[in-house]
Amino acid sequence: MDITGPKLSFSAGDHYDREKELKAFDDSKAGVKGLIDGGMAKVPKIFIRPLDELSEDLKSIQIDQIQVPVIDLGKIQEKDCQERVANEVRIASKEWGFFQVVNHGIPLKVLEEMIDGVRIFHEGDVEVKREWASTIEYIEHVTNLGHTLFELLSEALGLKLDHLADLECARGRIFVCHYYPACPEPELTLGTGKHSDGDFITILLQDQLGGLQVMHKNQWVNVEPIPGGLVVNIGDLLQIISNDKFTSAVHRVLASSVGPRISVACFFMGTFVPPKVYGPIQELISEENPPLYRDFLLFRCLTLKHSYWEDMLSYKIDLLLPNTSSDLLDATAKFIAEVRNCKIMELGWLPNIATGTIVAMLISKDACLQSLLGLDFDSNCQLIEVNILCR
Ligand SMILES: O=C(O)CCC(=O)C(=O)O
Ligand SMILES: [Fe+2]
Repeated sequence: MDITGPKLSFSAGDHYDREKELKAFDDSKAGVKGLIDGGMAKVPKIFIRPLDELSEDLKSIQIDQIQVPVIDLGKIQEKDCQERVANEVRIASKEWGFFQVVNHGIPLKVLEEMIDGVRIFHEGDVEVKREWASTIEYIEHVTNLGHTLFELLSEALGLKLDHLADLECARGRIFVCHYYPACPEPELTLGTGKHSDGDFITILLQDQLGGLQVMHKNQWVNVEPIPGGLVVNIGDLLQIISNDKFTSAVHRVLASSVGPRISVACFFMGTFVPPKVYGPIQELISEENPPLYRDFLLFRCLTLKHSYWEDMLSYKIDLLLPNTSSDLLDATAKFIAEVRNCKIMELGWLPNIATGTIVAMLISKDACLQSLLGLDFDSNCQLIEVNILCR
């Protein structure tokens, strides 16, 4: 690992070539940590948040007294207790889309070793075997906790305990380890920009530094670290199949001058092979509660071409958001294809609940073939954000 960091020159001034600078950053392969290690004292322009966003943040008042719900899983083996906990899960998942769990059965030592492992890995001082052993232990524990949570979530929806597991929601786990170095100008940027997760649920381990915030009733609320606690949040897919009984909340991570901050996210993505149809759960649909979403096909992951997303897995959903005619989408896709001069071999729509927009994916034949063969994508896949849809 190059610990001296990249030697990048980021141009100043209003007119700069963002694409070029993003590419220079990507090509360096050293990440933000590389910049910091290289002595960067100012946040490069590519990471500076738009002025209107910054001023909006300054205007918004921070409500410190409200707290993301904390749910004690300690006694869920006892019958009455399971019902009570499922009720807490139901309220938290609807009103917040976020909760923290304590007494979940994962030893504190396993959590701490996982955080340490990520730090050591990123800092290059790796004793690989030891770290792998603790990582595998962590993965096993989180997988089990996922099963418990899907039972509670099923019960919270008034379904039989194994309903969500039967839909294979607990499958397709992706672990992402985040390392946020200390930032010289934290007020100008973000650790992770606002987004909602595109999975069923996410189980997040964060260290004790803080910085994660969730949007609740139009305010950013801190998700305060609890020693030994884990954060759970509802993703877009669970919002959709629960027919909005649960909420996929928008969240972000602030940058900080104190660091590094470490977190480990486990995304429960569902099953892709073979592609599976998902949609609002039948049992939750009635005349008074009509489906808010169409059924959609969940495909396997694509690695997207966009620079920041190179390592990030996304997925293709044949999903049409409510109140949108498929004719409108098809016409839009054709129009985009014409403008971009690309041929539509496959078309997918990726809803972005955070921004209320959709992303059209126009995928060439080669890319589809690669997907079927289970290979990763590098090119041939274009993503275009389309601002015509709002929920
Ligand atoms: O680092 C964190 O605390 C959260 C990261 C996150 O939101 C994500 O990976 O989706
Ligand atoms: Fe997230």
